[in-house]
Amino acid sequence: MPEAANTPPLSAPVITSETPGSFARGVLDKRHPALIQQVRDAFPYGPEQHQALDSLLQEITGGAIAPLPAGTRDESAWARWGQGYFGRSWFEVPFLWAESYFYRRLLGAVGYFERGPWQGIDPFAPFKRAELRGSAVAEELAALDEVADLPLEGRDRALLHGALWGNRADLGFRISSGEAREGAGNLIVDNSALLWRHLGASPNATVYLVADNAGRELIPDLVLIDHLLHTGRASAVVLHVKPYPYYVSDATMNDVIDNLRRVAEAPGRAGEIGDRLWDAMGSGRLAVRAHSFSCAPLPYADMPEDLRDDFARATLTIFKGDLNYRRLVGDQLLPATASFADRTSYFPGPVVALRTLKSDVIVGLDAETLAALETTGEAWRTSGTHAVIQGGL
Ligand SMILES: O=P(O)(O)OC[C@@]1(O)O[C@H](CO)[C@@H](O)[C@@H]1O
Repeated sequence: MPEAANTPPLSAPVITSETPGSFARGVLDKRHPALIQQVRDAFPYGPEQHQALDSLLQEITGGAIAPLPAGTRDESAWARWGQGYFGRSWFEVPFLWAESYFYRRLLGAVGYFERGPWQGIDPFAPFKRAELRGSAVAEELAALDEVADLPLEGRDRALLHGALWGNRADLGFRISSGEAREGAGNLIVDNSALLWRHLGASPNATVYLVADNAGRELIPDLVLIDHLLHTGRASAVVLHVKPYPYYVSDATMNDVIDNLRRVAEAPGRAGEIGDRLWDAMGSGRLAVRAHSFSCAPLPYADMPEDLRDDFARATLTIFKGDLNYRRLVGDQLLPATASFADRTSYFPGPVVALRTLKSDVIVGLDAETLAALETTGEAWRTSGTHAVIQGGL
Protein backbone atom coordinates (compact mmCIF):
# COMPACT_ATOMS: atom_id res chain seq x y z
CA MET A 1 0.00 0.00 0.00
CA PRO A 2 1.33 3.49 -0.79
CA GLU A 3 2.63 5.49 2.18
CA ALA A 4 1.40 9.02 2.80
CA ALA A 5 3.78 11.76 1.70
CA ASN A 6 4.25 14.97 3.67
CA THR A 7 1.52 14.27 6.21
CA PRO A 8 1.78 14.99 9.91
CA PRO A 9 3.45 12.67 12.47
CA LEU A 10 1.24 9.59 12.65
CA SER A 11 1.79 7.48 9.55
CA ALA A 12 -0.95 5.08 8.44
CA PRO A 13 -1.71 3.26 5.19
CA VAL A 14 -3.25 5.39 2.47
CA ILE A 15 -6.75 4.24 1.47
CA THR A 16 -7.04 2.50 -1.89
CA SER A 17 -9.96 0.69 -3.55
CA GLU A 18 -8.27 -2.69 -3.67
CA THR A 19 -10.46 -4.48 -1.16
CA PRO A 20 -13.67 -5.81 -2.74
CA GLY A 21 -16.68 -4.78 -0.68
CA SER A 22 -14.93 -1.74 0.82
CA PHE A 23 -16.53 1.71 0.63
CA ALA A 24 -13.77 2.96 -1.66
CA ARG A 25 -14.20 0.02 -4.02
CA GLY A 26 -17.94 0.66 -4.25
CA VAL A 27 -17.34 4.29 -5.25
CA LEU A 28 -15.03 3.27 -8.07
CA ASP A 29 -16.85 0.27 -9.43
CA LYS A 30 -20.48 1.35 -8.89
CA ARG A 31 -20.78 5.08 -8.28
CA HIS A 32 -18.46 6.23 -11.08
CA PRO A 33 -20.00 4.06 -13.84
CA ALA A 34 -23.50 5.15 -12.72
CA LEU A 35 -22.40 8.76 -12.86
CA ILE A 36 -21.09 8.38 -16.42
CA GLN A 37 -24.53 7.09 -17.40
CA GLN A 38 -26.33 9.94 -15.64
CA VAL A 39 -24.19 12.58 -17.31
CA ARG A 40 -24.61 10.88 -20.69
CA ASP A 41 -28.40 10.90 -20.27
CA ALA A 42 -28.52 14.52 -19.16
CA PHE A 43 -27.11 16.10 -22.35
CA PRO A 44 -27.56 15.76 -26.12
CA TYR A 45 -23.88 14.96 -26.55
CA GLY A 46 -22.46 14.18 -29.98
CA PRO A 47 -20.59 11.01 -31.09
CA GLU A 48 -17.26 12.42 -29.92
CA GLN A 49 -18.42 12.77 -26.32
CA HIS A 50 -20.22 9.40 -26.39
CA GLN A 51 -17.06 7.66 -27.62
CA ALA A 52 -14.94 9.38 -25.00
CA LEU A 53 -17.42 8.37 -22.27
CA ASP A 54 -17.41 4.78 -23.57
CA SER A 55 -13.65 4.54 -23.41
CA LEU A 56 -13.54 6.16 -19.97
CA LEU A 57 -16.08 3.64 -18.73
CA GLN A 58 -14.03 0.80 -20.17
CA GLU A 59 -10.87 2.15 -18.62
CA ILE A 60 -12.24 2.61 -15.11
CA THR A 61 -13.90 -0.79 -14.99
CA GLY A 62 -11.04 -2.93 -16.23
CA GLY A 63 -8.35 -0.99 -17.98
CA ALA A 64 -5.16 0.71 -16.93
CA ILE A 65 -5.01 4.38 -15.93
CA ALA A 66 -4.16 6.50 -18.96
CA PRO A 67 -2.44 9.90 -18.71
CA LEU A 68 -4.09 13.09 -19.99
CA PRO A 69 -3.74 13.62 -23.73
CA ALA A 70 -0.57 15.45 -24.76
CA GLY A 71 -0.98 19.21 -24.94
CA THR A 72 -3.79 19.39 -22.37
CA ARG A 73 -3.47 22.49 -20.23
CA ASP A 74 -2.96 20.66 -16.94
CA GLU A 75 -1.10 17.69 -18.43
CA SER A 76 2.13 18.41 -16.59
CA ALA A 77 0.45 18.91 -13.20
CA TRP A 78 -1.33 15.55 -13.51
CA ALA A 79 1.82 13.87 -14.83
CA ARG A 80 3.53 15.00 -11.62
CA TRP A 81 0.65 14.10 -9.30
CA GLY A 82 0.14 10.76 -11.03
CA GLN A 83 3.76 9.65 -11.18
CA GLY A 84 3.87 5.91 -10.59
CA TYR A 85 0.11 5.49 -11.09
CA PHE A 86 -0.33 5.58 -14.88
CA GLY A 87 -0.58 2.14 -16.45
CA ARG A 88 -1.85 0.63 -13.20
CA SER A 89 -5.34 -0.42 -12.15
CA TRP A 90 -7.64 2.30 -10.81
CA PHE A 91 -8.25 0.16 -7.75
CA GLU A 92 -4.67 -0.04 -6.50
CA VAL A 93 -3.79 3.66 -6.47
CA PRO A 94 -4.81 6.01 -3.62
CA PHE A 95 -8.59 6.41 -3.46
CA LEU A 96 -8.37 10.19 -3.22
CA TRP A 97 -6.17 10.36 -6.30
CA ALA A 98 -8.38 7.94 -8.28
CA GLU A 99 -11.58 9.86 -7.50
CA SER A 100 -10.07 13.23 -8.34
CA TYR A 101 -8.57 11.96 -11.55
CA PHE A 102 -11.87 10.35 -12.51
CA TYR A 103 -13.63 13.74 -12.29
CA ARG A 104 -10.86 15.38 -14.28
CA ARG A 105 -11.19 12.72 -16.97
CA LEU A 106 -14.99 12.88 -17.02
CA LEU A 107 -14.81 16.61 -17.66
CA GLY A 108 -12.23 15.98 -20.38
CA ALA A 109 -14.50 13.39 -22.01
CA VAL A 110 -17.39 15.83 -22.35
CA GLY A 111 -15.19 18.58 -23.76
CA TYR A 112 -15.30 20.86 -20.72
CA PHE A 113 -11.75 22.11 -21.16
CA GLU A 114 -11.41 22.09 -24.94
CA ARG A 115 -12.19 24.96 -27.23
CA GLY A 116 -15.60 24.29 -28.77
CA PRO A 117 -19.32 24.30 -28.06
CA TRP A 118 -19.07 22.13 -24.92
CA GLN A 119 -16.35 24.19 -23.33
CA GLY A 120 -17.32 25.28 -19.83
CA ILE A 121 -20.61 23.33 -19.82
CA ASP A 122 -20.90 21.88 -16.32
CA PRO A 123 -21.94 18.21 -16.79
CA PHE A 124 -23.54 18.25 -13.36
CA ALA A 125 -25.50 21.47 -13.92
CA PRO A 126 -28.86 19.73 -14.62
CA PHE A 127 -28.70 17.97 -11.24
CA LYS A 128 -27.64 21.11 -9.43
CA ARG A 129 -30.34 23.15 -11.16
CA ALA A 130 -33.08 20.64 -10.32
CA GLU A 131 -32.06 20.74 -6.67
CA LEU A 132 -32.08 24.53 -6.61
CA ARG A 133 -35.61 24.60 -8.04
CA GLY A 134 -36.85 21.82 -5.75
CA SER A 135 -39.22 22.04 -2.84
CA ALA A 136 -36.56 21.16 -0.23
CA VAL A 137 -34.62 24.37 -0.96
CA ALA A 138 -37.84 26.42 -0.94
CA GLU A 139 -38.82 24.97 2.45
CA GLU A 140 -35.36 25.48 3.92
CA LEU A 141 -35.35 29.11 2.78
CA ALA A 142 -38.85 29.68 4.19
CA ALA A 143 -37.77 28.22 7.55
CA LEU A 144 -35.35 31.14 7.93
CA ASP A 145 -38.34 33.31 8.89
CA GLU A 146 -38.67 31.28 12.09
CA VAL A 147 -34.95 31.18 12.79
CA ALA A 148 -34.88 34.99 12.70
CA ASP A 149 -37.10 35.10 15.82
CA LEU A 150 -34.78 32.95 17.93
CA PRO A 151 -32.44 34.48 20.50
CA LEU A 152 -28.81 34.81 19.35
CA GLU A 153 -27.68 31.50 20.84
CA GLY A 154 -30.53 29.68 19.13
CA ARG A 155 -29.70 31.30 15.80
CA ASP A 156 -26.01 30.40 16.23
CA ARG A 157 -26.94 26.79 16.76
CA ALA A 158 -29.61 26.58 14.07
CA LEU A 159 -27.45 28.15 11.39
CA LEU A 160 -24.30 26.21 12.28
CA HIS A 161 -26.29 22.98 12.25
CA GLY A 162 -27.95 23.99 8.99
CA ALA A 163 -24.53 24.31 7.36
CA LEU A 164 -23.37 21.06 8.95
CA TRP A 165 -26.32 18.89 7.95
CA GLY A 166 -26.56 20.55 4.54
CA ASN A 167 -23.48 18.44 3.82
CA ARG A 168 -25.60 15.30 3.98
CA ALA A 169 -27.57 16.37 0.91
CA ASP A 170 -24.75 16.05 -1.63
CA LEU A 171 -25.70 14.72 -5.05
CA GLY A 172 -22.83 12.22 -5.36
CA PHE A 173 -23.97 10.59 -2.16
CA ARG A 174 -27.46 10.15 -3.58
CA ILE A 175 -26.14 8.13 -6.52
CA SER A 176 -25.45 5.22 -4.19
CA SER A 177 -27.82 5.80 -1.30
CA GLY A 178 -30.92 6.45 -3.42
CA GLU A 179 -31.70 9.60 -1.45
CA ALA A 180 -29.81 11.55 1.14
CA ARG A 181 -31.15 10.47 4.48
CA GLU A 182 -33.21 12.95 6.41
CA GLY A 183 -33.72 13.04 10.16
CA ALA A 184 -32.03 14.25 13.27
CA GLY A 185 -28.65 12.55 12.79
CA ASN A 186 -26.00 12.00 15.41
CA LEU A 187 -23.46 14.61 16.28
CA ILE A 188 -20.58 12.50 17.59
CA VAL A 189 -18.11 15.34 18.20
CA ASP A 190 -19.36 18.82 19.03
CA ASN A 191 -16.74 21.53 19.49
CA SER A 192 -19.16 24.30 18.56
CA ALA A 193 -18.70 26.05 21.93
CA LEU A 194 -14.98 26.38 21.14
CA LEU A 195 -15.78 27.82 17.74
CA TRP A 196 -18.06 30.55 19.13
CA ARG A 197 -15.63 31.30 21.94
CA HIS A 198 -12.76 31.62 19.49
CA LEU A 199 -14.71 34.04 17.30
CA GLY A 200 -15.97 35.95 20.35
CA ALA A 201 -12.38 36.48 21.47
CA SER A 202 -11.19 37.67 18.04
CA PRO A 203 -12.14 41.23 17.10
CA ASN A 204 -12.22 41.95 13.36
CA ALA A 205 -12.16 38.28 12.55
CA THR A 206 -11.67 37.07 9.02
CA VAL A 207 -13.36 33.72 8.58
CA TYR A 208 -12.50 31.43 5.69
CA LEU A 209 -15.04 28.86 4.59
CA VAL A 210 -13.83 26.10 2.30
CA ALA A 211 -17.03 25.12 0.55
CA ASP A 212 -18.14 21.68 -0.49
CA ASN A 213 -21.41 21.09 -2.37
CA ALA A 214 -23.61 23.64 -4.10
CA GLY A 215 -27.36 23.88 -3.51
CA ARG A 216 -28.66 22.43 -0.28
CA GLU A 217 -25.20 22.73 1.26
CA LEU A 218 -23.95 26.02 -0.15
CA ILE A 219 -27.19 27.85 0.62
CA PRO A 220 -26.96 27.20 4.39
CA ASP A 221 -23.24 27.99 4.15
CA LEU A 222 -24.10 31.38 2.66
CA VAL A 223 -26.72 31.91 5.35
CA LEU A 224 -24.11 31.11 8.01
CA ILE A 225 -21.70 33.54 6.36
CA ASP A 226 -24.35 36.26 6.48
CA HIS A 227 -24.95 35.46 10.15
CA LEU A 228 -21.24 35.81 10.94
CA LEU A 229 -21.02 39.13 9.13
CA HIS A 230 -24.35 40.47 10.34
CA THR A 231 -23.67 39.68 14.02
CA GLY A 232 -20.13 41.10 13.79
CA ARG A 233 -18.55 37.71 14.57
CA ALA A 234 -16.61 38.23 11.36
CA SER A 235 -15.71 41.47 9.67
CA ALA A 236 -14.78 39.65 6.48
CA VAL A 237 -15.34 36.21 4.99
CA VAL A 238 -13.39 34.43 2.26
CA LEU A 239 -15.20 31.62 0.50
CA HIS A 240 -13.08 29.01 -1.28
CA VAL A 241 -14.83 27.14 -4.11
CA LYS A 242 -13.69 24.77 -6.87
CA PRO A 243 -12.24 26.15 -10.10
CA TYR A 244 -14.16 23.54 -12.12
CA PRO A 245 -17.00 21.03 -11.58
CA TYR A 246 -15.90 18.25 -9.27
CA TYR A 247 -17.30 15.38 -7.14
CA VAL A 248 -20.69 15.93 -8.79
CA SER A 249 -22.14 18.81 -6.85
CA ASP A 250 -19.10 20.71 -5.54
CA ALA A 251 -19.61 24.44 -5.68
CA THR A 252 -17.95 26.53 -8.38
CA MET A 253 -18.21 30.29 -8.91
CA ASN A 254 -21.18 29.73 -11.25
CA ASP A 255 -22.91 27.92 -8.41
CA VAL A 256 -22.17 30.74 -5.98
CA ILE A 257 -23.90 33.12 -8.38
CA ASP A 258 -26.89 30.82 -8.97
CA ASN A 259 -27.28 30.00 -5.29
CA LEU A 260 -26.95 33.59 -4.18
CA ARG A 261 -29.50 34.68 -6.75
CA ARG A 262 -31.86 31.94 -5.54
CA VAL A 263 -31.55 33.22 -1.95
CA ALA A 264 -31.90 36.88 -2.94
CA GLU A 265 -35.04 36.16 -4.97
CA ALA A 266 -36.73 34.26 -2.14
CA PRO A 267 -39.45 35.97 -0.10
CA GLY A 268 -39.07 36.92 3.56
CA ARG A 269 -35.88 36.77 5.59
CA ALA A 270 -34.09 34.67 3.01
CA GLY A 271 -34.39 37.48 0.48
CA GLU A 272 -32.99 39.96 3.02
CA ILE A 273 -30.06 37.63 3.66
CA GLY A 274 -29.47 37.32 -0.07
CA ASP A 275 -29.46 41.11 -0.49
CA ARG A 276 -26.99 41.55 2.36
CA LEU A 277 -24.68 38.92 0.89
CA TRP A 278 -24.92 40.56 -2.53
CA ASP A 279 -23.86 43.85 -0.91
CA ALA A 280 -21.10 42.09 1.04
CA MET A 281 -19.66 40.83 -2.23
CA GLY A 282 -19.85 44.34 -3.64
CA SER A 283 -18.00 45.84 -0.70
CA GLY A 284 -15.42 43.04 -0.55
CA ARG A 285 -16.47 41.83 2.89
CA LEU A 286 -17.32 38.55 1.21
CA ALA A 287 -14.65 37.45 -1.26
CA VAL A 288 -14.61 34.28 -3.34
CA ARG A 289 -11.52 32.37 -4.41
CA ALA A 290 -11.15 29.39 -6.74
CA HIS A 291 -7.63 28.07 -6.24
CA SER A 292 -6.44 25.27 -8.55
CA PHE A 293 -5.31 23.23 -5.53
CA SER A 294 -8.97 22.87 -4.55
CA CYS A 295 -9.28 20.23 -7.30
CA ALA A 296 -5.88 18.63 -6.68
CA PRO A 297 -5.75 14.94 -5.67
CA LEU A 298 -3.71 15.76 -2.60
CA PRO A 299 -4.09 16.32 1.13
CA TYR A 300 -3.96 19.88 2.43
CA ALA A 301 -0.65 19.01 4.08
CA ASP A 302 0.78 19.32 0.55
CA MET A 303 -0.80 22.68 -0.27
CA PRO A 304 1.31 25.19 -2.20
CA GLU A 305 2.93 28.18 -0.53
CA ASP A 306 0.52 30.80 -1.87
CA LEU A 307 -2.50 28.93 -0.52
CA ARG A 308 -0.78 28.37 2.83
CA ASP A 309 -0.09 32.12 3.01
CA ASP A 310 -3.73 32.82 2.22
CA PHE A 311 -5.05 30.49 4.95
CA ALA A 312 -2.52 31.97 7.39
CA ARG A 313 -4.50 35.22 7.22
CA ALA A 314 -7.66 33.57 8.57
CA THR A 315 -8.84 33.96 12.14
CA LEU A 316 -10.62 30.67 11.59
CA THR A 317 -10.96 28.34 8.60
CA ILE A 318 -14.12 26.24 8.38
CA PHE A 319 -13.77 23.13 6.23
CA LYS A 320 -17.04 21.77 4.90
CA GLY A 321 -17.82 18.22 4.01
CA ASP A 322 -16.39 14.78 3.69
CA LEU A 323 -13.83 15.25 0.97
CA ASN A 324 -12.32 18.32 2.62
CA TYR A 325 -12.12 16.34 5.85
CA ARG A 326 -10.28 13.53 4.11
CA ARG A 327 -7.87 16.03 2.61
CA LEU A 328 -7.45 17.85 5.92
CA VAL A 329 -6.55 14.89 8.15
CA GLY A 330 -5.21 12.60 5.41
CA ASP A 331 -7.09 9.91 3.44
CA GLN A 332 -5.60 7.13 5.48
CA LEU A 333 -6.60 4.23 7.68
CA LEU A 334 -6.08 6.27 10.84
CA PRO A 335 -7.04 5.19 14.34
CA ALA A 336 -10.41 6.82 15.07
CA THR A 337 -9.03 7.99 18.41
CA ALA A 338 -6.05 9.82 16.83
CA SER A 339 -6.04 13.49 17.79
CA PHE A 340 -7.70 15.88 15.31
CA ALA A 341 -5.51 18.72 16.57
CA ASP A 342 -2.36 16.68 15.90
CA ARG A 343 -3.51 15.64 12.45
CA THR A 344 -4.18 19.26 11.51
CA SER A 345 -1.17 20.78 13.31
CA TYR A 346 0.52 21.54 9.95
CA PHE A 347 -2.33 23.93 9.06
CA PRO A 348 -1.30 27.60 9.30
CA GLY A 349 -4.19 28.64 11.57
CA PRO A 350 -7.19 27.49 13.60
CA VAL A 351 -9.51 25.08 11.80
CA VAL A 352 -12.96 23.64 12.32
CA ALA A 353 -14.44 20.81 10.24
CA LEU A 354 -18.20 20.62 9.68
CA ARG A 355 -18.69 17.20 8.20
CA THR A 356 -21.23 14.43 7.91
CA LEU A 357 -19.45 11.08 7.70
CA LYS A 358 -19.55 9.63 4.19
CA SER A 359 -16.28 7.71 3.95
CA ASP A 360 -14.02 5.62 6.17
CA VAL A 361 -11.76 8.33 7.57
CA ILE A 362 -12.45 9.60 11.07
CA VAL A 363 -10.23 10.86 13.88
CA GLY A 364 -10.76 12.63 17.19
CA LEU A 365 -13.25 10.23 18.76
CA ASP A 366 -12.96 9.28 22.40
CA ALA A 367 -12.67 5.57 23.11
CA GLU A 368 -16.13 5.38 24.67
CA THR A 369 -17.90 6.98 21.71
CA LEU A 370 -16.01 4.73 19.33
CA ALA A 371 -16.91 1.59 21.28
CA ALA A 372 -20.58 2.61 21.39
CA LEU A 373 -20.64 3.27 17.63
CA GLU A 374 -18.96 -0.03 16.84
CA THR A 375 -21.58 -1.97 18.79
CA THR A 376 -24.45 -0.52 16.73
CA GLY A 377 -23.53 -2.61 13.70
CA GLU A 378 -24.47 0.40 11.55
CA ALA A 379 -22.36 1.75 8.70
CA TRP A 380 -21.90 4.91 10.78
CA ARG A 381 -18.69 5.94 9.01
CA THR A 382 -20.24 6.07 5.56
CA SER A 383 -24.02 6.45 5.82
CA GLY A 384 -24.18 10.23 6.27
CA THR A 385 -26.19 9.81 9.46
CA HIS A 386 -23.38 10.91 11.79
CA ALA A 387 -21.54 14.19 11.90
CA VAL A 388 -18.79 16.16 13.59
CA ILE A 389 -18.13 19.78 14.46
CA GLN A 390 -14.46 19.24 15.15
CA GLY A 391 -11.95 21.91 15.97
CA GLY A 392 -8.21 22.32 16.12
CA LEU A 393 -8.56 25.51 18.18
O1 LIG B 1 -17.25 16.01 0.21
P1 LIG B 1 -18.64 15.51 0.30
O2 LIG B 1 -19.51 16.06 -0.76
O3 LIG B 1 -19.21 15.65 1.65
O4 LIG B 1 -18.59 13.95 0.07
C1 LIG B 1 -18.03 13.47 -1.07
C2 LIG B 1 -17.90 11.99 -0.98
O5 LIG B 1 -18.78 11.41 -0.07
O6 LIG B 1 -18.17 11.50 -2.21
C3 LIG B 1 -17.25 10.48 -2.44
C4 LIG B 1 -17.87 9.34 -3.04
O7 LIG B 1 -18.41 9.69 -4.28
C5 LIG B 1 -16.56 10.22 -1.17
O8 LIG B 1 -15.38 9.66 -1.36
C6 LIG B 1 -16.50 11.58 -0.70
O9 LIG B 1 -15.86 11.78 0.42
